[in-house]
Amino acid sequence: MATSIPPSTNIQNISENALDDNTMFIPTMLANKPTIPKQFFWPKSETAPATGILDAPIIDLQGILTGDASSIKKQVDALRVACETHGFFLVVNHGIDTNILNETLDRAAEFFTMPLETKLNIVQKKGSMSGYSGAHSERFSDKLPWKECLSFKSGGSIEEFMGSSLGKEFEPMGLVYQNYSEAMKKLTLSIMELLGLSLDVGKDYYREFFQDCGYIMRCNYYPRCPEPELTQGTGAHSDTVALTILQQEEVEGLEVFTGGAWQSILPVPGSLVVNIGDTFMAMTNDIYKSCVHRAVVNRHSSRRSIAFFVIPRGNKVVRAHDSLIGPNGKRLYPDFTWSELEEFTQKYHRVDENTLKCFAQRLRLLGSSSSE
Ligand SMILES: C=C1C[C@]23C[C@@]1(O)CC[C@H]2[C@]1(C)CCC[C@@](C)(C(=O)O)[C@H]1[C@@H]3C(=O)O
Ligand SMILES: O=C(O)CCC(=O)C(=O)O
Ligand SMILES: [Fe+2]
Repeated sequence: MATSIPPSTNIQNISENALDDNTMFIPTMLANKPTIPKQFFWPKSETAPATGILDAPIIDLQGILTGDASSIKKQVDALRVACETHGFFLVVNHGIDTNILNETLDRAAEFFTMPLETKLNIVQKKGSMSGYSGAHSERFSDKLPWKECLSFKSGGSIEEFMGSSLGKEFEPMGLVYQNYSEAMKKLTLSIMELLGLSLDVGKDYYREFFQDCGYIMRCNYYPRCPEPELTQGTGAHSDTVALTILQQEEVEGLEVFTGGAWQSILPVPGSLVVNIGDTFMAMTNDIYKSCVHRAVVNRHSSRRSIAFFVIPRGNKVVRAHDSLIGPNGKRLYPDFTWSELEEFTQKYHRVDENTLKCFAQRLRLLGSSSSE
């Protein structure tokens, strides 16, 4: 198990009331200025525009829902190709009521356009994955993302969390986010069945492993930006989680780095974007890819996305199925738990495109030092 190591200097400790230290930057309050603060600048090497459009496969879940074997086989084959190359696919006929999808986007817009003091009443506190964040400026001091987030980590009632933090009148908004999360968890298990079939470990293998999974549900709000070419909505990274199910509104912004270029994933009405995360990549011993992606912003329109991050129960051992270890028998990652990886991302390493590699190196280092 990873022991605590002095945190690096690149993540400031979250001060109790970050606004007092003037360390918070709120993009909705900066959207109508002529320029953006330098804290939002990203290196030119990271802001090159996309040069193409990803032809992400559309996986039709109708078959899973009706048990149609021939349709399932077709989807499973398409899924395997996508996950072996870039780890992104769209799902349609996912069974989630359009009203739940739209209502969640609308409630998110309502929250982010509220007065700052309301948003700060639910500001994400040190050590918590739930609450409001303004450009993560309470955590980072440079390369700030041009976005605001409202996140909820599983383990409690979102309705109660909203009510107790913001007042009873916010309970209905919390209930909308809670219903959305419950629907997404159900969808997660259907996708896990297809992933199990696609890796020949059986329909139930990942479904059972993730039956008691946790989640982090996150509303992203990207206001329009006066200088979009200088910043990032969400910088290049791979998701450290097992799987991400993303609802994006019909405004372009999501891009994947694959085939040596940044490629847009265009919004397809009625579909959800799904991507393999680092944790699931480790569970396949790199057979399936957790791809680097980002969200860019523009000067004309705000953009919302709702990310549902699927995480294993905190103390469950993450380890690739034996049948997925190649003939050389080499396991690419030490066993780990989500709790260890989450702590690494929140205390020691700002998530980027190298998180899992750095995390695995640290585990091996600690493993070797603890065995001395
Ligand atoms: C464990 C996590 C860290 C981030 C949330 C997540 O649950 C999965 C995705 C991660 C993140 C969104 C990747 C981009 C950078 C990041 C700092 C962000 O922009 O929010 C990441 C999240 C984090 O809070 O560290
Ligand atoms: O907003 C988006 O389109 C992507 C956001 C993202 O990648 C994330 O929150 O991990
Ligand atoms: Fe992501």
